[in-house]
Amino acid sequence: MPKPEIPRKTVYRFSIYQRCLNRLKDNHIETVSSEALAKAAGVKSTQLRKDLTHLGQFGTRGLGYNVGGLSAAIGEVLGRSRLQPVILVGVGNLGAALLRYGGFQKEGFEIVAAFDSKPDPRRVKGLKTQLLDASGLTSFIREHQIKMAILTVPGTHAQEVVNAMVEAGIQAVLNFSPVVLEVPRNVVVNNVDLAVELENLSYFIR
Ligand SMILES: NC(=O)c1ccc[n+]([C@@H]2O[C@H](COP(=O)([O-])OP(=O)(O)OC[C@H]3O[C@@H](n4cnc5c(N)ncnc54)[C@H](O)[C@@H]3O)[C@@H](O)[C@H]2O)c1
Repeated sequence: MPKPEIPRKTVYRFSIYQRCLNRLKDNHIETVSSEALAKAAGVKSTQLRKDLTHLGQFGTRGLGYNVGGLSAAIGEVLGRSRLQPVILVGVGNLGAALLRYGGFQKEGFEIVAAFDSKPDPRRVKGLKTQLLDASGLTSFIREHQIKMAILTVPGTHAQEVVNAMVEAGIQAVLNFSPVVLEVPRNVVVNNVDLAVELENLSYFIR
């Protein structure tokens, strides 16, 4: 039977635990209690123990975890699991702001590349995300088997960009452009519209 998939948030925390374990290894520390490791990772020890149940025997209570053994087990899982890769298209005001937001990784998503028809390197200064010319969009999607995209291009270009992305294999789009996108039935589009949200809120103001 295939193993149940490890939740993305757990995979994210595994990388944090791994960093802490590496520090312990550097300091020649061989065992660590769940409380100490949890504290170093900034999580509750109940959370840590729950996460480690995904590793089998390391989830059980004991005198402490063997640093080398735990690190190897986490390393093996991290080698198999990865964050869900996402691309962002349209690196203008909104796109660049979203790229600067570091919270996606915590939720298990990684923006692996950003595309613009007129890429301006100043927009991504200091960021790890690669900024690429939109001419390479479809080949990138195919090559890296990307399934999710964030769309922040002007409304006038949104449909043509989506058509090309879907053709290349994109299955889910988080759309910020103010247009109703037409997509095949197997593709999901979630629209984000702050004006609609504000309008909704204003309804409750008396
Ligand atoms: N949903 C919301 O609440 C909300 C809020 C703000 C903006 N928006 C929408 O988000 C979009 C972006 O807004 P902005 O203020 O960042 O605009 P912007 O003009 O600053 O940025 C748009 C970027 O898209 C690029 N672009 C244009 N055509 C492209 C193409 N075919 N392929 C790749 N890149 C392309 C442009 O070069 C530019 O860098 C607009 O559609 C805007 O209406 C939505």
